[in-house]
Amino acid sequence: MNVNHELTGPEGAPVVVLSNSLGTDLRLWDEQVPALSDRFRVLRYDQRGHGGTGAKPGPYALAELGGDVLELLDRLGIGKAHFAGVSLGGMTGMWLAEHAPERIDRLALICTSADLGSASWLERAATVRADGMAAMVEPSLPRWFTPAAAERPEIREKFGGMISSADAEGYAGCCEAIAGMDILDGLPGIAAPTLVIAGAEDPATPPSHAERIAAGVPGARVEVLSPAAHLANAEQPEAVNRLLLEHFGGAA
Ligand SMILES: O=C(O)CC1=CCC(=O)O1
Repeated sequence: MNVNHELTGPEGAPVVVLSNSLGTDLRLWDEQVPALSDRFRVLRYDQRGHGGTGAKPGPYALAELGGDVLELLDRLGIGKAHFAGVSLGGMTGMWLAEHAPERIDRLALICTSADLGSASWLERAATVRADGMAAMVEPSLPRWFTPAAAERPEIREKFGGMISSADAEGYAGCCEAIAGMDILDGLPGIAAPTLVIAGAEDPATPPSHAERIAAGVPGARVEVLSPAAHLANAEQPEAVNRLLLEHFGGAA
């Protein structure tokens, strides 16, 4: 898989991988890169079918999304990295921490879940294959941002643009990866020190999902931010940057 990615920050510094959510792309992390890249080599990438990464025909499995990351790390000669992911990105991070623990140093899981059921995701996959991505824009923004933020023109333009430009087959394949994910039982085996961040107003992966992850991963701790919906790192960038720097050991 030719994964589109961007590297920022000093060569030789510890690496932080940033993994995007369903319907977004690596620009999801625009507010984190300047804060992290003083002290870390930041590797952000596009999940398959999103941004500049092409889409193979779906369905996908979480193992394939994790495999894309391992292939990218191998290609770049990176042995071990910290990992932060939002939603689908967090699911990818949990899969990696369980199945490739030697590659993941510390883990930050933002607005994510270890179990989102399957029926609605299979339905959503069928909808985008039939109707394309344009129909996803208006339903997504109110899940991603609290009402005040969702109305801001720059938010609508940036994030509406990301979802409408995602590849429908890639988006559908990622929905199928969420439908088929099987990570709940593996949580007790995650050894990476884990921070779980939730948005208090997130309707997609509410704080109860963060608590469920933290109950499974030994030593994990939860932080709940407000006001914040599903894309808490975009709505509360300063708070998320502070938490990530503390967790990854880069706080001043
Ligand atoms: O439904 C959404 O857009 C929220 C979401 C669930 C998984 C993910 O990555 O985003």
